[in-house]
Amino acid sequence: MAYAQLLSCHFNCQNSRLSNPVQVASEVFRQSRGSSFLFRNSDTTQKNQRRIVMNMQEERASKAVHDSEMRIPHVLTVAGSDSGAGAGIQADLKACAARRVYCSTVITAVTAQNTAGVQGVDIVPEEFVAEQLQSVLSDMHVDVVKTGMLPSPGIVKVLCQSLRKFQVRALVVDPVMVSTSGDILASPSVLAGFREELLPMADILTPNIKEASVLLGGVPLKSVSDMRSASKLIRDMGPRNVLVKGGDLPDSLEAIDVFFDGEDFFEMHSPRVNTRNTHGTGCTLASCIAAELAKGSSMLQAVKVAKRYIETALDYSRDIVIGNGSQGPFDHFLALKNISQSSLRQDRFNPNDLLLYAVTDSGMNRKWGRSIADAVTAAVEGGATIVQLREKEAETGDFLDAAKICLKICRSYGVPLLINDRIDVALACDADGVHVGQSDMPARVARTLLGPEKIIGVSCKTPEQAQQAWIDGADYIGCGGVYPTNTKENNRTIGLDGLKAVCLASKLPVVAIGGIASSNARSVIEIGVPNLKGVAVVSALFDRECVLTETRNLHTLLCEAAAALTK
Ligand SMILES: Nc1ncnc2c1ncn2[C@@H]1O[C@H](COP(=O)(O)OP(=O)(O)O)[C@@H](O)[C@H]1O
Ligand SMILES: Cc1ncc(COP(=O)(O)O)c(N)n1
Repeated sequence: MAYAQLLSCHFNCQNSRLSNPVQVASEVFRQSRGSSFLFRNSDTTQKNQRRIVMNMQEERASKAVHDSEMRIPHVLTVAGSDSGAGAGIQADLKACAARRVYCSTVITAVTAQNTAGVQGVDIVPEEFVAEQLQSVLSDMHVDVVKTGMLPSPGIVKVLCQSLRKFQVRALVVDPVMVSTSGDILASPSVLAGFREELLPMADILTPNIKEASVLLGGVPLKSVSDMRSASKLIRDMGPRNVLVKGGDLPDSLEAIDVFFDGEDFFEMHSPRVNTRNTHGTGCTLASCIAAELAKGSSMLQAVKVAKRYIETALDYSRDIVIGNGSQGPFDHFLALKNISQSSLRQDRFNPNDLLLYAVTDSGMNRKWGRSIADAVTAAVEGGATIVQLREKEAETGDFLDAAKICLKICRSYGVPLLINDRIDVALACDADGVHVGQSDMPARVARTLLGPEKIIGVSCKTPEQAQQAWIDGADYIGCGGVYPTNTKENNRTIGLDGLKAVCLASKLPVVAIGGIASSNARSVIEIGVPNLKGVAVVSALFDRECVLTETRNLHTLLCEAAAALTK
């Protein structure tokens, strides 16, 4: 369909359904903050007051920048909202967050959009775009501005005015005109503003094949060689660098982008990922370039990192299904597939899971000629309520393979699986959590790496360590060695008195460990401290001929001992 025809089909900004979004927003703010809040459509006094507030904000912003020790890289995206959150502002926010850069937003349009296409566009009045720009740029130290959908010439104009008023380190322009679905997102009349004002200010322009063709007056681009010629001609319009994106290049086994910096051409190749989930790749690529520039990268390095990020994210998300249309979004955080698996376990952590805590030992399983999978299957079948893989001698690859198999087994029994010490293995297999010792990865760092929902246990011998574990965000304490044991050399035993002291000082549930077996488990439980939730055992289960029988017997004993306490 011709550009002009598409325009009349889809571009319904004049028939705006949000009759005056500014008034609506103003009313919401007035109600939530009290009627004295300064806002739009105000009289002269209010305008003056607003100017004073803005001046104060500007002063505060520059003071904050000078005072601050830790500068946070900051990208401002000036773009349209995509209700389906695959592209536009939403993609920009996700891309910057994934690349660990702060992102503020100036919204130029609100689109009703999903995986089938764009059903409606409502343009934000240019005065209000100007006001959003003023709010952000006058207060927050923005390193890089990235632009996406700029639907009207007036919006291009106010943006250029703001960019002249507030200096930023770099300007990334993604000349969004047509969505992947073929819907028009900017009036052709913006082209004049692009050519005259915006492009000469841009540090990089990132057109896709269709947009490069529109910028060049309709010349078709059919090959990498056409993309090279286009990048050169487009650079003559003013941007310091040009990246012509080849996601839509027909008949190509690779996704090839052409970068031109005025002197050299660089072809960025990546395998073409066979997926419908490419909605928002262009917005994401430009945001990622902006994020890398905000961190201080050179332009070429920023483009290379951005291209690699897109390739990884597309590959990870190739088979996710969101929406029924032909243009699906991808997963910027490479996390959605993991979440849908781990949500099979409803509760994050139930302290009663500590009742019979089975800790594996590869040496013992080898001695008795069984695989770790067989050992874990027998333990959970016999009643183990939580399992920890403790494979001190295993190679990383073997450990990960074992962890994946054991995770499947444990999930099928609804039993959590923790990994001893190896946060990387826990992350790689999406285990339920980790157990760390005092000289392993600190619990606080483990929590940062694993996120809020994973289970973290910490080995503690003293009340002080127990208090620290709570401060660090642990979920439970493994306390011992209670009795002497062969599984840990040079491990000081603390006895039942030491165990009791830790339990009484701890805000967390405790599991006792060290030399515990059927012969002494009852006396451990009988110390009768409410937060002592169970016992962790190694040899008493795995250094025996039949893991299943041993686990069953110990489970019965523990249930009886716990029940006797509540009588
Ligand atoms: N199927 C794909 N496989 C790998 N990379 C892709 C694929 N589709 C697009 N890309 C890459 O995503 C980025 C955005 O390209 P493109 O889809 O052409 O932009 P736009 O989203 O603006 O149309 C480019 O780096 C391009 O090479
Ligand atoms: C608000 C908004 N901005 C940009 C795009 C382009 O993204 P895509 O080319 O993936 O459709 C879009 N569809 N919507």
